[in-house]
Amino acid sequence: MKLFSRKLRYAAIRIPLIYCVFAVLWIMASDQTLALLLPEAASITHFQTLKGLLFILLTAALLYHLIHRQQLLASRYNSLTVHANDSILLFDHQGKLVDANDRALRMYGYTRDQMQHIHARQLLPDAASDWRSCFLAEAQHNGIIFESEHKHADGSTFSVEVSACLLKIGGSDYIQAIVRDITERLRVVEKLRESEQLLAHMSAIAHIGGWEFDVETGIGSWTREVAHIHGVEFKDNISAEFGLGFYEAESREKIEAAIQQAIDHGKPYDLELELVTARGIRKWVRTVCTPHIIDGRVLKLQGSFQDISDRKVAEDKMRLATLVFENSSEAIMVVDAESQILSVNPAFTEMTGYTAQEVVGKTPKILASGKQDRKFYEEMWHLLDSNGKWQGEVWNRRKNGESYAEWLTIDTIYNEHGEVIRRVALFSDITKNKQNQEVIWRQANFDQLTGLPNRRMLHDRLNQEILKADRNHQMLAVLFLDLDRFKEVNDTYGHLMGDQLLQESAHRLLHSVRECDTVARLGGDEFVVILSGLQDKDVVQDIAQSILKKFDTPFQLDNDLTHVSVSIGITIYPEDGNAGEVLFKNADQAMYVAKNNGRNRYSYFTASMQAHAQNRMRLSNDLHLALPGQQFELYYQPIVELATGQVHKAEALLRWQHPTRGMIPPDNFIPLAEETGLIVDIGNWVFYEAARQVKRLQSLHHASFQISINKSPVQFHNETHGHEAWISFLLMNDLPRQSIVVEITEGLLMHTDESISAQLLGFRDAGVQVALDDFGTGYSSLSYLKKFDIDYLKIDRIFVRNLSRNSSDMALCEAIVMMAHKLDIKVIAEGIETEEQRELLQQIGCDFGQGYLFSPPLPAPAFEAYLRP
Ligand SMILES: Nc1nc2c(ncn2[C@@H]2O[C@@H]3COP(=O)(O)O[C@H]4[C@@H](O)[C@H](n5cnc6c(=O)[nH]c(N)nc65)O[C@@H]4COP(=O)(O)O[C@H]3[C@H]2O)c(=O)[nH]1
Repeated sequence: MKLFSRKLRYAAIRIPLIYCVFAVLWIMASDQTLALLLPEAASITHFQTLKGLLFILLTAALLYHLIHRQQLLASRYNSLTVHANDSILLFDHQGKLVDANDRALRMYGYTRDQMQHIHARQLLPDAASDWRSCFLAEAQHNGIIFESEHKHADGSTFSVEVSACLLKIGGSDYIQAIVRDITERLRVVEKLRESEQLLAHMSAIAHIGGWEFDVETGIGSWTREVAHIHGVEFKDNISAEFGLGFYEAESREKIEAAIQQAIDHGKPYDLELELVTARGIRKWVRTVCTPHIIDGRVLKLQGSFQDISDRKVAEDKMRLATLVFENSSEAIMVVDAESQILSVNPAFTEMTGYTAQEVVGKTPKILASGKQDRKFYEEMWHLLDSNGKWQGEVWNRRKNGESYAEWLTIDTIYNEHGEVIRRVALFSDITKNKQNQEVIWRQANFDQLTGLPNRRMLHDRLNQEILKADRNHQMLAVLFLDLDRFKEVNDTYGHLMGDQLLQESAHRLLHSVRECDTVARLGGDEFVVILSGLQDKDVVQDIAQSILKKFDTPFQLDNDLTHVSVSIGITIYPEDGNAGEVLFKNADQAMYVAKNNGRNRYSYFTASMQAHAQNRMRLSNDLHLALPGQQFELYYQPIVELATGQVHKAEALLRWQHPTRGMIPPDNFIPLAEETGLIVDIGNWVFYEAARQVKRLQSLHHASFQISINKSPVQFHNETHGHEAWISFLLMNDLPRQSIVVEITEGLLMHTDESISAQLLGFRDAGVQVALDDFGTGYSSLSYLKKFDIDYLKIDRIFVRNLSRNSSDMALCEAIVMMAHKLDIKVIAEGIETEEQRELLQQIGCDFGQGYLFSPPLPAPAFEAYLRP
């Protein structure tokens, strides 16, 4: 362009100059030459004309040559601007458009005529204020290239690249701007940038990047993602050593060997390795390498690099899941949404007998046992459909036809649209457990000997029956039964026969009641019958009578026939009580009434019994306050040496001075104290009080005075080391061990266990004497008397009461005394009320006597007065 413009610029000077030079040379040279060649003037004139014509011819040819050359130049210049792909615009120094090529007209959308009147400002967006800077910075003489925004004739804008420079033409300044529409280019650049961004984004998502290593220079590079995977800042160049530094020995060895193979033999590699990032995190990566070979030489290594830690974790999980599936002891079955079996594990085969081949493609119905009804499965599917889970017990059938119980857990797997794709069923064989549970349940709820419901089951049944009775507005009856004289049978015939009797009794009871009734065994010889759904109370009496009748028939025990009757206590719900416990108590009380009324009968619970029960309850509450309220007092009854009449012994007898009811005898509250356990504290109080009193009597009356105290079996059971405390107390208070005699009952000796034996022997070893109370009423064995070194036998007052010469009681008492003396045991007779009784007892050698004949039990001061001579 510069070349052309310069040629055009100088053409106007050069052509006239050439013409002038030629014309001057012609005039001077042609006239001289003509003068030399033509001496005659006439011929010169003729030749002058010819010379002038030749001059015109030559100058015309010269002019043609020069103008033609100039036209050629101008057309070449024109074609350059007209056909240029870029818009070429020429502005004068005021910004008025001077010239523009066709491309500019097309690009801006103006006609040539419109273009002639255009100012540079009109080609710029409205916001552009400085037209000059948008086409050219004034200071730039050598041209400048920049990007800008221009405006079409229709007002729309487009992006342009402007190459502009200042021109001086004919002494004036012009601005030439070559403008290129770069809208498309910018679009492509933007697209490229977007796709690069997308690639980087995808790289980051897939944790994949690329790397390159120049074998010649030993310098490598990696993408941002690869740097990110290594936990380092991105930089352009990295060394091989830097890249390898992230691997531990084993992995590093592998990758170095692979790289060496790739460099030496052009062998590609694909490795999965573990690296430790710059932040100390372990990652699994996959690096793939393709050597770049030119002329047989490996110049570069290129490859991809991916973080596959997530995949590895997933693979590990999958491996673990497979292991669990294969080795689980629970059977696993996977079905699709249509309940077709997809896979089963070995435990499934072991449990059901079906192999995978036999069940895959079939539905779980193949296992159905028919033991669950339609409703069961409907409920199961309802739950599965609503929350995807179900758990429960199912009876299924093995391939060999055997039914088995399984504990089944079903879980549902959904796809991303929430549609069911799989269901996984886990189950374990619980047949054995169920059988064991059944056994345990039976043991817990049924009496082993008779197979009847036990106490626990009875309570459940009674509560259920009460609810049922309430619902149906009916009544029910509770019958408390106790076999009469069962103990005697047991002792006489032995436990085996006793058991047989109980079994037969259960059998008879079951046959005396209706199907809907309950017969239960409470333990020992006690049974309870619940008669439910009663509209009419008379039926109770009928059934009670029917039971009594059933027991009329003697029991066959071995070769003997024996009669055992039954006493029945009856209570009615809701008349007599509204809770199970109350009904049991009522029936129990009524049964005692039946017993007391002569056995082999039934008795209804009555209001007076209820009053008695309530009285007992109140008494029991008051008893708790008696000890802290100092309401107890010890009375003392002298024990007289029959041969001499001397009194060196006494029995301490407890009295309860109730604040409102007055004096309450021990028979009324000792059983209550035993039931509530209060007897332990009360018994200790008796001991300390008696000990205090005996010390006093020893100093006041006789040095070897002795006081007996009663010790209840409950005390022995509840306070296994109580005797030690008593013995220490005697020691600490300088009381001889014989100061206190412990009176025990025959019942205690009959049911001794290790602890009771230890306590009794403990008393014996310490020198505390023991007396056996109420002797003759129980079943004491002589061997016990010897074993526990009993010191005194107390003959019960029922034998003393009817004592007369030659009476059977006389013989019995005599026998007791003789036997006791043989065992070196002294005998005390209780309840001596008459002189005759005293005399007879003395005659048979009875050692001591106690009774109203000598004195009733007295308060301590009165007793002290009694002792005074
Ligand atoms: N009919 C009649 N009765 C006579 C005669 N002489 C004495 N008695 C009574 O016979 C009972 C003798 O006491 P027990 O057999 O040990 O029988 C005692 C004993 O088993 C128990 N008991 C009394 N005090 C205590 C105690 O501190 N602890 C324990 N665990 N039981 C006690 O209460 C039972 C009754 O005691 P008590 O009512 O004091 O009744 C006393 C006494 O008052 C008599 O000639 N004729």
